[in-house]
Amino acid sequence: MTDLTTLLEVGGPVAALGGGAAYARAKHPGVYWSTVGLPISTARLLSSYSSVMEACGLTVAPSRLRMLAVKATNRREVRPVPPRRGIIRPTSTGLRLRLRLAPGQEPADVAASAERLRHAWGVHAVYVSTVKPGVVELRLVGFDVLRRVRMPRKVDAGFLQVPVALREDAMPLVRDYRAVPHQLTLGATLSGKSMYLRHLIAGLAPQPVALVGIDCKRGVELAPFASRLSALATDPEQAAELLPVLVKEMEDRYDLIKDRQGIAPDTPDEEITSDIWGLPEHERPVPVVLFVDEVAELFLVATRKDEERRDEMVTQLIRLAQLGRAAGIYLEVCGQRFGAELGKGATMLRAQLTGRVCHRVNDEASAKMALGDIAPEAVSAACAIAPERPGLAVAGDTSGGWSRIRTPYLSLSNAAETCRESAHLVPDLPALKLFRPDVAARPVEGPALIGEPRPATG
Ligand SMILES: Nc1ncnc2c1ncn2[C@@H]1O[C@H](COP(=O)(O)OP(=O)(O)OP(=O)(O)O)[C@@H](O)[C@H]1O
Repeated sequence: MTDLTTLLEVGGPVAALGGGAAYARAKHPGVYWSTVGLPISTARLLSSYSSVMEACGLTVAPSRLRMLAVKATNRREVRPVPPRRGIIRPTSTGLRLRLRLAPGQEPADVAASAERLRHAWGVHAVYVSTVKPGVVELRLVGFDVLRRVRMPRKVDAGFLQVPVALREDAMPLVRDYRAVPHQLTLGATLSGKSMYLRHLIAGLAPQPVALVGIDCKRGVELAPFASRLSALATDPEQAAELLPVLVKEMEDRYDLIKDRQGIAPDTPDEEITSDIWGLPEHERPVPVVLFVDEVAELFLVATRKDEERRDEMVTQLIRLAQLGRAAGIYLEVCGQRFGAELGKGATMLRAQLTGRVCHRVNDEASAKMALGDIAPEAVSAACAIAPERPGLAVAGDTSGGWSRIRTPYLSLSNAAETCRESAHLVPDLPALKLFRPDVAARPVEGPALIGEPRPATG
């Protein structure tokens, strides 16, 4: 979502209608419904377009030529000119239309009037985004799409992309590992973090990717997906053994890239600009996604010996976050809080996790840990999430864009079933064999190479 997108709060009877046009129509038979079954009338929009634009200050003075032409033909009063309107397209949640801005207008002018447009047309929300210079798209959303989440039937998502949630402008949020390699997901207990992870795992399971889990809650969150996991650590001791293996795997991949480029083996890793995607397909190692649930458990120490182990693990995680992307290793870190109070390295690791998702949190400080370096408004939006709506979150990235999102409901058994069905896709990664959870499924034979990227739809 661009930073021009205007986020508007729910209000009025339309908001109370809730998810699904059919449901709303049944509950409120007296409300006027357009042909798309939503409380947005195309006819109303068409008939009021010019006057609404004028009332919202989105018109410009007519050109001299236009004035002369109008006066010469019908001698009527010459009206100010609104932005040129494109075709009105109905969607499952409302309408969308493009506007060609009049000379002298900028997208921010339309975004600033979004609240006025929403009231003028009586819709739940109006979102404005820039399509290209001089053209903006208005999305009119008829009801609160986050109340009962239904993902669009068709989502463009390819390899290493998972449509994980719905944004409040009714667009899907696609977790794209190649665009945002590492992500931090924060939230209080029962806020919906596990549901978010569940979607990611179920979305990645049918793709040629190695999935690795560190779940220091004794594996209760990730063990149900064991059949699709290449490795699983269920306590800090196991995590301390798994992390160096992943770091070694990353270093081996760097060596592979260096060999391919003819760079001397002693060249520092940081000086290599290429990545595994530059390798020919038959040599390319399989991408690895590492899920860390309840990251704080890795930081907590009771004894001095634990402290040394903790420091090592944190350093390894930081190295994976710093250098992993080029080696096709991605981090998905989850926790309730992730602040400097966790100890040495916490802030540094957090800074490397570019993607941010913040579910309901217990205090503003926790929201700031996730979204403070993105936008102050995003922090306020996260603090306003009600406990009655698990799965609701604020997603942002460090470009300053953010949006309210919600995952659709996905039962644990369905997600586990998806993993079982794709158990044969567990790649053969010899380094991780020791950590493979004990399940009946057998990995596929052959080298750990990825095939053709396949689309994943949600
Ligand atoms: N998007 C959603 N829609 C409907 N229900 C949801 C959604 N997300 C989560 N829930 C429900 O909310 C409850 C808590 O969700 P979840 O277990 O994902 O939270 P959590 O943050 O992982 O909690 P904990 O840290 O205690 O494990 C569950 O009963 C789950 O079914």
